[in-house]
Amino acid sequence: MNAHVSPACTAVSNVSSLTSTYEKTVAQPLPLPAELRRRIAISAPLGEQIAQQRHAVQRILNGQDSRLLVVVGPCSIHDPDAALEYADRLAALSDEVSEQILPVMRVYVEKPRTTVGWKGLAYDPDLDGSGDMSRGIALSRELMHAVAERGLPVATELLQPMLAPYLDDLLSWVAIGARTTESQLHRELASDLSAAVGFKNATNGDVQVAIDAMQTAAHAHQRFAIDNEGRPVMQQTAGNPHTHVVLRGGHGEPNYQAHHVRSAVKALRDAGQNPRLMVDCSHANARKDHRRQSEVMLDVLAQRQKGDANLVGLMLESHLFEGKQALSPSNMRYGVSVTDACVSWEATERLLKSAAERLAR
Ligand SMILES: O=C[C@H](O)[C@H](O)COP(=O)(O)O
Ligand SMILES: C=C(OP(=O)(O)O)C(=O)O
Repeated sequence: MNAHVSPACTAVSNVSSLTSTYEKTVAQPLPLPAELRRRIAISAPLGEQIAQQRHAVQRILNGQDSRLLVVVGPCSIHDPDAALEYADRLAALSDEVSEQILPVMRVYVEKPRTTVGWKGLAYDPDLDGSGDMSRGIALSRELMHAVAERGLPVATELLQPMLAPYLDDLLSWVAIGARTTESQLHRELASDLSAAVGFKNATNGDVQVAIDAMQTAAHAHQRFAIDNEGRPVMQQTAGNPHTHVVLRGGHGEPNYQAHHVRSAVKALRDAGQNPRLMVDCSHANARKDHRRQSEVMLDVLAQRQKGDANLVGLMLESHLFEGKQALSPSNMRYGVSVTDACVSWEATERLLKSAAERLAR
């Protein structure tokens, strides 16, 4: 403490340091989950479709359906029109490959950042830092609803647990990302979901944290949550038995090759967990080079054809056009990623069709 400060001054500065964050900052009211769920409602037939799609994903993860689960789509959604064009194309392709592959579309509206950067459609739909979350959350739900209406199962990464009640009824598969797999809050959230959850290995390549996450999520928990009416509640979760590991590589090093898969499967078995895995062809597995995603995919398909039935899923980052671009609200190229670089639609179509042919042999 500064020896020249009088006791009276000390008292004043202590009082001002006690001011709560909530009194100091600007707050924008957001719609309640119930309002959005009413406005963008799921019809009975759509609800039935989503229930069947969740079940189909879970059957693959349990080894009861030999199709390959492929979570595919843009790294992030920044333009709902381009996302819907992508969804139309994927829905048509999905019909062509459906005997061998179950495609699930990535509709990622939240992005976890390594340091700082654009955090996704739900946070900043105008892409200019204005942070209109009220519009962003509504747009995110509308988009997921429209993708589901096209007959596609919807996948997303759930990052902010408070966003889940706005979106979770539309989801058939959920990722907990590499930066949050070790977080107790995300494990509790996963234990509360009806959709299957893939836990990514950590960014440093540690797979054990994802296995621990599966064990935690399988348990029932009491968690802090908000209900549909926006009230804080103690939510009793049921525990989620439909979880699995996603190998995404770490610290720039891949972990999709046969010896990595063998060691992940052994660790899962030793922990008494489901040994079936998904390989993320992007991120550190592609050494952050989108063109390498096809190499990863081909290697995984070859391992599967040699008899590794534990490899049940793949993830691909793909958009209408190849590569990525910087965010600049005035000069954007249509259908190009603004986060990680993606493979083009043509490449995606080629990869999925050739995978279906190989799996049919
Ligand atoms: O999938 C997307 C990114 O890899 C992840 O959000 C981290 O992105 P950043 O390192 O560009 O912040
Ligand atoms: C952020 C992602 O992946 P990871 O958590 O593996 O970095 C992602 O798949 O968009």
